[in-house]
Parts: sequence; C-alpha cells; structure tokens
Amino acid sequence: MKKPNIVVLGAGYGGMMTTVKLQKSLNASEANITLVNKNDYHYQTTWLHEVSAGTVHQDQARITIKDVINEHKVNFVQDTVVEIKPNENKVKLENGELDYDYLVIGLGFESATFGIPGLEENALMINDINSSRLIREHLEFNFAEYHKDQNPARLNIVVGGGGFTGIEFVGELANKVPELCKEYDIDKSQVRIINVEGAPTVLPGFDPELVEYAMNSLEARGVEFITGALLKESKPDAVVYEKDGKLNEIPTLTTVWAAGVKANTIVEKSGFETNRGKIQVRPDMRAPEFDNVFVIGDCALIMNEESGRPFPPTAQIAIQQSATVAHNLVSLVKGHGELEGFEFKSLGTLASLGHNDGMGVVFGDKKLFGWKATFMKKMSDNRYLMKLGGIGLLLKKGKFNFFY
Ligand SMILES: Cc1cc2nc3c(=O)[nH]c(=O)nc-3n(C[C@H](O)[C@H](O)[C@H](O)COP(=O)(O)OP(=O)(O)OC[C@H]3O[C@@H](n4cnc5c(N)ncnc54)[C@H](O)[C@@H]3O)c2cc1C
Repeated sequence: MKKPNIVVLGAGYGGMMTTVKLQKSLNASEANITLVNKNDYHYQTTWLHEVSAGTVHQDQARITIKDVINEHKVNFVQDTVVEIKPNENKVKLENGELDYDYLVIGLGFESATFGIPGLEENALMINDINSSRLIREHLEFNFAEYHKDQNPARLNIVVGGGGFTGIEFVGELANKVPELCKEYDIDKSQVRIINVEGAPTVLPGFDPELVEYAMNSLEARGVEFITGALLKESKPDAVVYEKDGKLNEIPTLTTVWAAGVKANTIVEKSGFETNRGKIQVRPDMRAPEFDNVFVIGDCALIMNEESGRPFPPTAQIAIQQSATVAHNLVSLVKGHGELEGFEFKSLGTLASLGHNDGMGVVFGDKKLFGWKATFMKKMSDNRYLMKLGGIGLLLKKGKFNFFY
C-alpha cells in the first residue's frame, strides 16, 4: 500500500509541534512527513517584541529546524508557499510543487492595517525575525543620526495599539531607551514613547486592576498613553490621530503598528471558505469542505461557545491544537481510532512589561504582578522548549534570567 504524504505548511508553534508529535507517533514506513517553511528556523513569535526593542538578540528567539526534527522521518523543505490547491491536493511553492494526501495549514498571521493610509508604506511591524530586527536597527540608526540634524521626530517613538503586543513592546522600550540614550549621548528627557490606543483604555478585555497596574508601571518609566484616539494616517515623518473629533499630529520617524493581525492571506487567496479571513474548523480541526485538510493556529477560527466570540489567536491555543491535529492524523493514517474534538483549556494570560515586570492571570482567576508574572511567563516558555526539543533545547534556548 502507498504511504500517505503528510505535508505541514509553516514551522510556527502549531506546525512545529504537530511535526514533532507526528515524528514520535509514526514510523518512516507508515507515512512521508514533509515540513515546509520559509526559513530554516522556527521563531518564537512571543519573544518578538523583545527582539524588536533590542533587549533580546534574534538568535535567542529562533531555533534551527533541523535541530528539532528527526531527518529520518521528516523531510524539511525550505521554500515559500505561494498557493494551496485543495481540489487537486497540491501546494504551489516558489520553487516547485508538492502533492499531499493530508495537509496541515499553519502559516500564521500577517499584520492587518485596516486600510489606514500610509501604514503599509511608513510603519514598522512586529511580524517575524526580519521585521523585528529592522525595528531594532531603525531605532539605533535614528538615535545615532539625531546628532547630525537634531530632528526631534527621530526621538519620538509612536506605537499604534495598546493591546497585548503593543503593551509588551512599550514595556521593552521603556527599558531599552535609557540604554540607547547612554550609548548615543542623548538626554533621556528628549525621548518620547507614545502609545496610541483607540479604545477608552489600553488592554481592552483585561481585568481593570491588571490594566491599572500595567499603566502605572509603564507611565512611571516614561511611557505616554493617548487612549480613545484613532490613528488616521501614517506619514514618513508623522502620525495623525483623531481624538474627541479633532485631528492631531505627532512628528515621528518611528511608527510601530501593533494593533491588529489577520490570518495569512494565502488561505483566502487559495479559495477556502473563510470567516474573518480564517478557516472556521470543525471540532476535529479539519476544514469544513475538505476531509484531508487540517488548519491550526492563527489560520484557524474556533468559536468560544461561552463568550460567543472566536478564541483569540495565541501561541497557547496553537500548541494545544497540535495535540488534536497530530492525534487525528495518526488515526487516519493508521486507520484505527476515532477522531477527537479540540477543547481549549486556558492556562492563563501573562503580559511582560519589561525586565522583571509583568502582570496577568493564571490558574483560572489568580492575578499575578511584577516578578512573579515574569517568572511564570518564562517558565511557560521553558515548558514549551522542553516539549519541543527536550532538555538539550531547553538548556540552549531557555530563559533562566528569572530576576532580570
Ligand atoms: C509580539 C507578540 C507577542 C505575543 N505574545 C504571546 C504570548 O505571550 N502568549 C501567546 O499565547 N501568544 C502570543 N502571541 C501570539 C502568538 O505568537 C501567535 O498566535 C502564534 O505565533 C501563532 O502560531 P502559528 O503556529 O499559527 O503561526 P506562527 O507562529 O506565526 O508561525 C507561522 C510560520 O509560518 C511561516 N510562513 C508564513 N508564511 C509562509 C509561507 N508563505 N511559506 C512558508 N512559510 C511561511 C512563518 O515563517 C512561520 O514560521 C504574540 C504575538 C506577538 C506578535
């Protein structure tokens, strides 16, 4: 009997963990497993705000794929997916084409700019290793260049969006800016870190006590918040926002847009039925129209029956989904066992606010503040590394600087 071809697209949290689980459960004689990814490394998106601010080097946030996969069982293809052809069971790559019997789509997210003029052209985004490194280099360049023209716009850093990513990023900036000022001979009082948020408060949806803690901690370190303010335009040298019906402009050469993500647009372009750009999966994580296509992570939409809204896209849910996807694929390949349904078990939400500070909720309703929150966040990162690559990977990439 012909061995089935399982093709996993994207080596993010969902795709990587599915591949590692499949290689543990299937023999080379049972299936051909192929993992496709743009780069030869997996990166931890949850650390990208640190790479962007320059508080962590990019190598700390990325893992060489071949260090984690078993090459006797998994064929790694470094290439870019251009299109999925679900009616033909084919995937078009920049440099070729792949046939599959089973497909896992784990292509992650893209920034959503909601048609705001100038954002695509002028703003920086925290999307992947390269875009994050660009932000770090851009910040340093402007601090260095300031001595040439004394343009204050070089020292105004505007972050669009006071959600999880925007707040984690300004927390890192609050720590990094004093270091940059020292390195580039700049008076700290000349630098502004400005967070612009459309909702009446930052971190909408978070417990008010946690929001207050975050704002106080960040304001004490110099972050300015402009809430209830809609970003209207990003220019090469300014941003325009509307507040209380009035337009205001902040001169800046650095706008970082952190206010929205959408699923990888390849999904929509490939003709899948979508809801908010994502594939609303069946309980067993398969696409509604295709019995051999699984969708995972930020490309998948699952409704939370309790709230009546989709579960937010997180690494946590992508990692949990990988267990269901891998289990169901193994059942299909081996031809025995039932397909199981996915159930999300929230392990909590923790946001970092810079070195040794954070806040969040764990174990249902236990609120954590300060170093306890960052400790728990680092522990959960470390647990992920352990699951992905065992003790070797944990020792190489783990976060052990618990009190920094
Ligand atoms: C700054 C930041 C902080 C965050 N913090 C948290 C947090 O603390 N906790 C949490 O749970 N979630 C957090 N998230 C959200 C979380 O990171 C995402 O939900 C998660 O990464 C989604 O995982 P995924 O497997 O769907 O895709 P991703 O992890 O995004 O991976 C997608 C992979 O697909 C590859 N790829 C994309 N397009 C192509 C293509 N065309 N061809 C080939 N390969 C391609 C990419 O290179 C990447 O390797 C954060 C996100 C950001 C941006």
